Amino acid sequence: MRISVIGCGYLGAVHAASMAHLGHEVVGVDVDERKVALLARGEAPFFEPGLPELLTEVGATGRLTFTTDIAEAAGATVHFVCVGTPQKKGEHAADLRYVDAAVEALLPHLRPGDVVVGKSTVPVGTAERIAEQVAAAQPEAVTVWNPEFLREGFAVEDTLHPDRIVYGLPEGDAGRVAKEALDAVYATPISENIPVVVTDLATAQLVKVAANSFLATKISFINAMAELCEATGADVTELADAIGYDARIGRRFLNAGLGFGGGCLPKDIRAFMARAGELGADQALSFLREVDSINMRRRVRTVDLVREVCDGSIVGRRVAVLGAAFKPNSDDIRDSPALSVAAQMGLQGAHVVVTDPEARANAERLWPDLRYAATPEEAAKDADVVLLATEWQQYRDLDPEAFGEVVKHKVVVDGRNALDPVKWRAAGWVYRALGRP
Ligand SMILES: NC(=O)C1=CN([C@@H]2O[C@H](COP(=O)(O)OP(=O)(O)OC[C@H]3O[C@@H](n4cnc5c(N)ncnc54)[C@H](O)[C@@H]3O)[C@@H](O)[C@H]2O)C=CC1
Ligand SMILES: O=C(O)[C@H]1O[C@H](OP(=O)(O)OP(=O)(O)OC[C@H]2O[C@@H](n3ccc(=O)[nH]c3=O)[C@H](O)[C@@H]2O)[C@H](O)[C@@H](O)[C@@H]1O
Repeated sequence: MRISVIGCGYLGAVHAASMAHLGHEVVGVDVDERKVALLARGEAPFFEPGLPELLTEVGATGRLTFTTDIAEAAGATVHFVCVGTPQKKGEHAADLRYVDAAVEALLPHLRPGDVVVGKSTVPVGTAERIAEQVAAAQPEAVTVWNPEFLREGFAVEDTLHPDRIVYGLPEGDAGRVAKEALDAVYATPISENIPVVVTDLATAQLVKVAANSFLATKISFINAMAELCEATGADVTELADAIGYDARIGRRFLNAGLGFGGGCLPKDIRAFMARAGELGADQALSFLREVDSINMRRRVRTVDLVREVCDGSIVGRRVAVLGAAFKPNSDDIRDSPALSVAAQMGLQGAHVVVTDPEARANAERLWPDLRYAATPEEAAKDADVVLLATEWQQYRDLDPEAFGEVVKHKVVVDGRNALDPVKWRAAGWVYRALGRP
C-alpha cells in the first residue's frame, strides 16, 4: 500500500516509520524543513526510544521518504493526517489551523479511490467538516477517522502493537471501500488479533477524547486522594496499591504526584469541555473542570512543599530540579509540570538549577532564564533542596549516600513518589513527598 503521512511530529514520524516497517511505501510530509532534513537522513528529530533503530531499519529498505512538498502525497492511496491540534492561546478550544491547512494543501492531489485518514485528536464534528471538503474536491475520495492512542516513550511499541484499532467510517459503499484500505494498512496487527472497533465518524472522534479524559480523571482522582492523605497523615502510595488490587480499578495511572502534563491530556480535556459547551452539553463534562483544577493544584502544592522544607521562604534558596520533560523517556516539555514548578520557584526568588537527560535543550529554548546542569550531581551542587520532578530511571537509581555528598542540605522533595523514603531517610535525608507522611 502507498501511504502519505502529513505531519511528522511525535505522532506522525513514528507512524510513518512504523507503516514502512509493516511493508508499506510511505512518504512523510511536513512543513518543518529541519525536521524533514533530519528524518530524510534517517535521524529522529526528537527523543523517542526505538525510533532511531526503526528509521535505520526502514531507511535501508528505501520504502520511507520525507519531503516538504505535499505534491509528493499524490499517488498514495491512504493519506494520514497527523498534524498538531494544540490549545488555542487564551482559550480552552483546540486550534484547528494546522489540520485545515494540511487538508487544504492535500485536496488538489487527491485521486479517485483515495482515503483521507484523520489521526490528529480533534473536536467531534471536525471529521464531518473535512469529509465535506474532501468530497467537494474529489467526489470519489473517502474521509475516515482512525484515532491514535500511543504514549510517548512507548510510541513505537504502541504503534506496532496497539491495544485496539478504531475506524470511524461513513455509511455505505464509501465506508466499505475505506475499511478495505485500512484493513490492508493494518493487516499485520490485525493478524495478531488486535481488536478492531468499527464505528461512525462521531464515535471515533469521541473515543479518543473520552479515553484521554478517563486517564486524566484517574490521575486527578488519586491526586485528590493525595490531598486527603496530606490532611490525615495517610500514605497515598499504599492507598493506590490497595485499591489497585481491585481488578475493576487497576493500579495503572494511579501514581500520585505532580500530576499530568504533556501535549495531550491537558489540552484534550480542555478542548473536550469547550466542544461540549458548543454542543450545549457542557454540564456533562463539568467534572473535567475539577480534574483540571486538582491537577493544577498539585503544582502549587509542590512549590508550597519546597517552601515548607525551606522554613517558609524560598527566596535565595538553591533548588535542584531533577527532570524537565513532562514524563520520563521523552524530551517533550509541552505543559511540563516539572518546568512549570521550576519556573514558579524561579519567579518567586529561588535559585533553580534544572537537569534532564534528554529534554534540556528544549527546556533551555522555552525557559532561557532558568539555570541548567548536565547531571543531577552538578544540578544539586550546594543545593538547599532537591526536587524530583520527572521520574527518569537514573534519578530513581540515585544512591542517596553518595548524592548526599554534593548538596548543602540533605532535603529531598519527591514530586513523583518515585524514591524509597526508607533508603533516603536512612542516608540522613529529610524526605518529603506529595500525599505521603
Ligand atoms: N504526541 C502523542 O503522543 C500523540 C498525539 N496525538 C495527536 O496527534 C496530533 C499530532 O501531535 P504531535 O505529533 O504530538 O504534534 P507535533 O507538534 O509533535 O507534530 C505536528 C507536526 O505537524 C507539522 N505540521 C503543521 N502543519 C503542517 C502542514 N500544514 N502540513 C504538514 N505538516 C504540518 C508540524 O511541523 C509538526 O512537525 C495531535 O492532534 C495530538 O493530539 C495523538 C496520540 C498521541
Ligand atoms: O493523546 C495522546 O497524545 C496520548 O496521551 C497520553 O500519553 P502521553 O501524554 O504520552 O503520556 P502518559 O503516559 O499518558 O502521561 C501523561 C502525564 O500523566 C502523568 N501521569 C501518568 C500516570 C500516572 O499514574 N500519574 C501521572 O501523573 C505523567 O507524568 C505525564 O505527565 C495517553 O496515555 C495516550 O494513550 C494518548 O495517545
